[in-house]
Amino acid sequence: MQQRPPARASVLETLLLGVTVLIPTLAQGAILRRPRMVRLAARFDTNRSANRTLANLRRRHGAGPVSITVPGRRVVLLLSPQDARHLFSATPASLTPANREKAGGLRHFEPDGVLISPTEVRPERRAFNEAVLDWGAPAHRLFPALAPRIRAEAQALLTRHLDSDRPLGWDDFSAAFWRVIRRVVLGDTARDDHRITELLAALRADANWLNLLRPKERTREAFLAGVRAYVERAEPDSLAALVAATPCAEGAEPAGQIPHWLFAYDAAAIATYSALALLAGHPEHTDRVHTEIDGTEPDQPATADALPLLRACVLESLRLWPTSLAILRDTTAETTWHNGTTTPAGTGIVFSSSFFHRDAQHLPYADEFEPDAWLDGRNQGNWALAPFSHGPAKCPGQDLVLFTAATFLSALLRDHRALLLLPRRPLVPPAPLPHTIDHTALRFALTPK
Ligand code: HEM
Repeated sequence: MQQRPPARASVLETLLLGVTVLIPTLAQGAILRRPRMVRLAARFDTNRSANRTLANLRRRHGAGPVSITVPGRRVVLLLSPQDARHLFSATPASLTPANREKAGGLRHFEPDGVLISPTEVRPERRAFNEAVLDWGAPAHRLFPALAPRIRAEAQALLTRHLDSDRPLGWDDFSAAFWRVIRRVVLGDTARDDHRITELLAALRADANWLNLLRPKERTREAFLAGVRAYVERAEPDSLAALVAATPCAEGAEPAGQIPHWLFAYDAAAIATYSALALLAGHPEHTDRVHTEIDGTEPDQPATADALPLLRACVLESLRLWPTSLAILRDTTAETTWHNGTTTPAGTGIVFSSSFFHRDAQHLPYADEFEPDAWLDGRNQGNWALAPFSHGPAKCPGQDLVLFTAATFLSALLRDHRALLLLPRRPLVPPAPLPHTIDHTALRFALTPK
């Protein structure tokens, strides 16, 4: 059979992709959000424009992949769920997650992270991540020990809010969530170690520039040395202690996996806070969440059995407003897509999460808050919905994230209701939900239920 390349975007289409997809994504900060740019993006709902551009591209060229001309780089955009499935299931065999641009960004703070590791050492690093994060287990072994710590931080946040006459805002929420992240990953003594978060933030800010900046070696070394010190301390009931105690193959770089966990956990704060906004705008779901929480003991770990709906609300927040705007791969061998077109090795492949998650052609509830779709099978087997990716490189932290978010939210909501004070344009039906929100602008009042 003769090989045929994917359809090619015209010059005008390429320009439109640059203006509506690439520039807004990079401007908001792929690795560390830039608050002013996020505010601007939300004001113009840039993800909605990006969605329209990609939908029009599919209308004109069909559902096969579309290649775009970028100087010095072959790049292909995926537009169909079948190709999304191939992207995820053929990873890492012929599609490496260590994509050139992603690696260029993440090497600033996690040079040994599994996600950007060369194929030769990827298996031992993935195995190590799975071992520490209890991948595939019904619940992580640390959940019973972590639940009271997470609840204590949420309750402290609640008390501070109730004792003040100020709305609950992002800065306080994020600070509380970072205390949780540091305690879970590094141990209780890291609770107030703001320096390690700041070092990471400085490196992440550079990572927003991908390959364009050279890593700041001294800052990176200071950050990595800080992480290694926590592994040496191996505080009980922390992931750092499990890292220290878990046997690993040569090349696994145990401590070198932790920077990714700290970085990725930050997205859980955004997803949790946005889920609170969704619940505030959907009182019928809040009532059901309250019933669910009332049916659990405060000490009970927030597993999928205990708080399924609350966890589904967090997944739904990540579907509506994915924290990873795109998932990138590079082909390592010639790849054939569902319409028979082929791309050579060395091609950058883009899966735009914010497009697929809101694809009205395939998802009747694309712009609605529909947490039940995660519970009743409607989203099952849909490879285009990928808040935590799919296949052999799927996020091994998913269950930990949903547990943390649900524990935090259940502590806030057990005796209270969230009222959304800002934004003024409410996130409630029948208006379709915006594709872009500025989570830093959300303000709440928590009132007794
Ligand atoms: C809301 C929070 C999170 C989201 C939305 C998320 C999502 C994702 C996604 C989409 C990927 C695939 C990335 C790609 O293919 O380019 C990924 C990979 C990964 N995530 Fe998460 N993640 C989150 C939090 C976490 C946490 C807290 C941990 C660890 C404690 C973690 C550990 C990992 C690891 C190790 C990988 C790389 C897997 C591999 O390369 O095989 N993630 N995550």
